[in-house]
Formats: sequence, structure tokens, C-alpha cells
Amino acid sequence: MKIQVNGDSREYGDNCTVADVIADLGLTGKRIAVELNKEILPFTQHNSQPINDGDRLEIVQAIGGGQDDYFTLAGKQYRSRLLVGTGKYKDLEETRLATEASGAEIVTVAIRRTNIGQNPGEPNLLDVISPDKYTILPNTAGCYSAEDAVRTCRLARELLGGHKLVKLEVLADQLTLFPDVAETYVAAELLVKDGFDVMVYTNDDPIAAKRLEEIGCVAVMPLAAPIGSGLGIRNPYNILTIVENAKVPILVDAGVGTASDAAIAMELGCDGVLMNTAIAAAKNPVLMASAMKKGIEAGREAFLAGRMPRKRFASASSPIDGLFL
Ligand SMILES: CC(=O)[C@@H](O)[C@H](O)COP(=O)(O)O
Repeated sequence: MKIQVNGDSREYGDNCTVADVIADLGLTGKRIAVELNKEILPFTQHNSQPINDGDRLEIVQAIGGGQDDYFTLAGKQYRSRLLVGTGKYKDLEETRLATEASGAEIVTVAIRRTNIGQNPGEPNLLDVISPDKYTILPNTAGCYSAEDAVRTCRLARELLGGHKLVKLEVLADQLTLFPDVAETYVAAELLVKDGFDVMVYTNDDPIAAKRLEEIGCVAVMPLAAPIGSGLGIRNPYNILTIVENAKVPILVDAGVGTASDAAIAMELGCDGVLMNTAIAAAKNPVLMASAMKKGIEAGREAFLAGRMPRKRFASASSPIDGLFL
């Protein structure tokens, strides 16, 4: 049978368990956390857990969101689960400082609005956000048709010397900046066929998210709320359903307002969060970038730790048996 292990497709025999995969990876005896189909498995139980054909297993090589907790995107591993945009900053120096403070490894760039070489002689973002240090993620912000989005991705590929990873967004109107999902399907299909690794912005709609995964997108990015609104996660149950059904990384994209919003996305089991306005429009963008980094890390650790069940009534925090008095 075929299963996905940290984003790679691997073959195993029938009656395979998590322990077999751990042994195959040479990790037997290590303290590791395991996510099976986006559900974290209790540390004490994961070894005997059976695996089925088509399952998705994420091996996190240390309990906690420490150095060994990475996620895989289009075959590359990333430790930072915070992805940042580059718009709306006062100047390039502020962009540089906030990006550094965020700890992000992936930085998205609106190809239609940002000079990365299209306008020789103008200040170039890549002078402060170096592709040697960051994975540049060209995005199609400002595109309202599949045709425009595909053309923009091809331009980015030329400008960045054959770069394949792109963030697709096809917008429906200027008031909401909600995605035009029908046009997004068309663009995603064309881009995947053309060899792009497509991370796709979409509604918080589990059906659309699944369809985009089936088209072959390498990551699906449901919105938390409208772009630039800072409203936070409007529909946590939809995000949870998307996460639970996914076989590719799910990243919340757009609408995050502050660090607790980012933490909630991670607590829901998202693989990461992409944001721009919450950092760039903060009174102190560099400090907010640092807060977002910590929010993401805290949310990830809380997800790995496993939340206590919610209860309707109280239960005493100290034991009630064997009272002294
Ligand atoms: C930067 C980018 O790609 C935006 O289109 C993205 O959706 C971020 O949204 P916020 O600005 O609301 O974080």
C-alpha cells in the first residue's frame, strides 16, 4: 500500500503500523510525535497504530515545537510555520526588519505590485529579501481571472530563473477580495499541468479545499477572514474540517489580526499561517512580527500537546479523595 510520509509517497506491506514506518526512517527509540491524517497520536499509543492505504503520516522528530519540528512543502523542509507578505510597509528597511523578526523562511511577493526586477533602476525588494536566505513565493495578488493569474506565474518563473513554487490567488471582486473559486480551479489545473508547485488561496470551504488538493496543489490556504480585515478566524469549524480531510499542508492565509489568531490556527492543526497586514499595519511592525512568531510556536506546541476536553461543569483541580479534614 502507498502512504504519504512527511509529504513523500512511500510503499509498505499490508498490516503496517506506525512503528514500522518509524523503524524504516531509522527513528526507533527517539522521542517523536506523530500526526496521522492530521490527528496527533498520543505518545504512548502511536507505535501500535495500524496504517491504511492512502493515509498521511507526519513524523515530528521531537515532542514540542522545537528545532526538529518541520513541515514539508514541495519536497523542501521548513522549520518556521509563519509565512509573511511584503506589502504595506513604510519602506524596504522596515520590510527587512519585520521579516527578520518574524523568523519566516518563506516570503510572498505580489508580482504585479512589487519590483523584483521588472523595473530595472527602481528599488528592488530582492535587495533586502535575498533569495539566498528566503524562499521567495511569488503570488498573483491583483489577478481577477485565471488567464491573468497564469500569465503572472509564468512571468515570475522567468524573473526568478525557473522558480516553480507559486501562490495562486484569483480574486472575485474588490470589495471582498474573496477568491473566485471557479477561476481558481481553472488556473490551478493549468499551472499544475505546466509544472508549477501551486499553493492556493481559497475560501474556508472544505469542498473547494478538497477539490484543489485533487487538482494537485501542493498546499491549500483557506482564508481566516477577508484579506486585510484583521478579523481573525471567522469559521474555526470549517478550518478544522479542511485540516482533518487534507493530505497536503493546510495554511491559513489572510485575515489574521493578532498573535492569538495565529495561535488558534495552529491549535486547529494547520501546518502554518500566511499573513501580511497584521504585521505591516501594526503600530510597531517589528514587535508584532516577533509576537506572531511566538503565537505560531505556542499554537503549534498546544496542538502537539493535545488540548484537554472541554467540560460543561467544574472539576476540582486538586484531588477530592483522602481529604485531611
Ligand atoms: C500577502 C498576501 O499574499 C495576501 O494576499 C494575503 O492573503 C495576506 O492577507 P492579510 O494581509 O490579511 O494577512
